[in-house]
Amino acid sequence: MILRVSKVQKSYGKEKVLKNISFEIQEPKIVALIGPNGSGKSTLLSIITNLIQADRGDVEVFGESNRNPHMFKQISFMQDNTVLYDYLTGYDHLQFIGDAQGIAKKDLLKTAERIGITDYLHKKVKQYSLGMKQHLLLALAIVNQPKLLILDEPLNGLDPTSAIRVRNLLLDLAEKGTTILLSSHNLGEIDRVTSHILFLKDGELLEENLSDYQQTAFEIETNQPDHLKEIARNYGFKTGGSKGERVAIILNGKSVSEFFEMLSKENMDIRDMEKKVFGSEERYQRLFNREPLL
Ligand SMILES: Nc1ncnc2c1ncn2[C@@H]1O[C@H](COP(=O)(O)OP(=O)(O)OP(=O)(O)O)[C@@H](O)[C@H]1O
Repeated sequence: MILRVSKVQKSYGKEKVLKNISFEIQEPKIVALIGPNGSGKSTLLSIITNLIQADRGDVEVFGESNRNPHMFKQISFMQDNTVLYDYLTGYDHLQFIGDAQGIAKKDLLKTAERIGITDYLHKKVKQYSLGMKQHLLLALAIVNQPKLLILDEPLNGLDPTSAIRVRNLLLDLAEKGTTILLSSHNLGEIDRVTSHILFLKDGELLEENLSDYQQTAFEIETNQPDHLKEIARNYGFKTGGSKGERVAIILNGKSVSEFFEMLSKENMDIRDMEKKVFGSEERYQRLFNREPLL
């Protein structure tokens, strides 16, 4: 057992932020925690890492209570950049962890190199951009080679090149056996690293494996949207919502060539067509904004 969260509750004043949160991670993988601003993601991650206390409930990491001080040898938490000291350098921060956990200087520098922060490692954090701070935080989180890595919005403020680099780093760590629990609003990136999703909604968790319902669809613009929907259903496709003259046809287990055969047989007037893979973004829209699949 890597992580077990049991019946966790947390309120701030009268606001019940977490109502009764339970979930488990049994084997190494990447798990994403998704929810709107203020839904309680940071609160939950801080409870798991014992930085704040739950009102009720328990957390176990590798079979032991998260209150056990030894836990911090196996688990790392990347929080937001308010934990950095402006007047220290990036290297000072790394050295602090190195001294506390007995990590050699060459390994600190290797981590800096891996994250790509060597060029500004000896500058004061005060001079760092948001993205540079994010990189430093990530370096601090992985430098002790944790078995469980918890990341609160690691992609925040990263340019596309850096986001790709971080994505590859996460996939590489996970492949080597690190379990990663991360929160993010970047659902496109989430889909690229995992299909294991925890949606946090109204203080409760909804655990899903997106691959169970991830679907390929074609969004089509036609002057006969209702007719196209009816035909598609007769051929065994599913149809999503429609907006004006655009209709979503979901493959529903059928092949792309079956889809094109239908279009040519039925001689439909198609003005535009776009292939889509419905993933966490569409699921999010449904759950939180109650919008149809288009
Ligand atoms: N120390 C605190 N005192 C009072 N209320 C708090 C405190 N910390 C968080 N909250 C409230 O708890 C709720 C959840 O906040 P939290 O930061 O966990 O959400 P989040 O999902 O991480 O948000 P975001 O996506 O914006 O980072 C919010 O309504 C917030 O105002």
